[in-house]
Amino acid sequence: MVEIKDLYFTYPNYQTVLENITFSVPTGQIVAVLGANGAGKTTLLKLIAGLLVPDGDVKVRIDGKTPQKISGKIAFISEAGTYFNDLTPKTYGAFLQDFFPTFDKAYFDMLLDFFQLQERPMKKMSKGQKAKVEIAAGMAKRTPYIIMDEPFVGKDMFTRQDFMQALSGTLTGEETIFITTHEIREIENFVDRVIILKENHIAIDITLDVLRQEGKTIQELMKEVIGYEENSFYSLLDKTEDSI
Ligand SMILES: Nc1ncnc2c1ncn2[C@@H]1O[C@H](COP(=O)(O)OP(=O)(O)OP(=O)(O)O)[C@@H](O)[C@H]1O
Repeated sequence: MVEIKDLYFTYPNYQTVLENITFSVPTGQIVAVLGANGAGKTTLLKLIAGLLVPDGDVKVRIDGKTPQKISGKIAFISEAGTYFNDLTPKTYGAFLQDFFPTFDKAYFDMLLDFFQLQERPMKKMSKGQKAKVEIAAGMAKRTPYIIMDEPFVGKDMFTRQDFMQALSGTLTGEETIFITTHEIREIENFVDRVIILKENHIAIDITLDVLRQEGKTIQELMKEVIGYEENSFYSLLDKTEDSI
């Protein structure tokens, strides 16, 4: 279980990014953290992963401990890509296997095949290909907590949709997952709960069951809460798809 209470965060010499954030997430729940650019999504995910430390006392508890204390149980998957540019995907996998006791090499190899990644140094790969290696590496750590920051960046639509299917099919159901993305369509059938950040606060925290009872989609909720769709990439995308 993840528990966050009265969380505040300010970057040094910068205005407050998060204020009064309180929520808890039971084991096995998949949570989308959404919001406009700069709303604080990545910051919140980094705080949960223990990569940033909140202002004041301990405000994030995972299974009763600080994220730093249980860092081996958390996989943080981001668009940033790999730091091991000289390695090929398979040598990177061998390295991770030595490093992480829970690393599932067969699952890693399966994901590399799925993403059709060639065996070449990662410095020679595109941004999207490197991000795919990082997704495979992060997932194959088989950690109970998975934190995905914009996992779809640099991936084409076909890969995004297939990846969500592969992901759904290979999770055990015990993983607690946080995902932030602007690709709302991809997560509509994947997440259990949506938390929308706006003006440093949680604007809404709602389960998909309740949202569906209200007869709404996540896209409609985003439009309602932060007026997302008007300027959205998706309205452009829809027009582009229609014209293909
Ligand atoms: N290292 C940093 N130092 C100072 N300010 C930062 C730093 N990282 C982020 N910020 C600021 O904190 C705010 C929240 O950033 P964050 O990256 O968490 O937003 P986000 O919701 O993930 O945005 P996006 O959708 O654009 O990725 C922004 O105003 C950003 O400029």
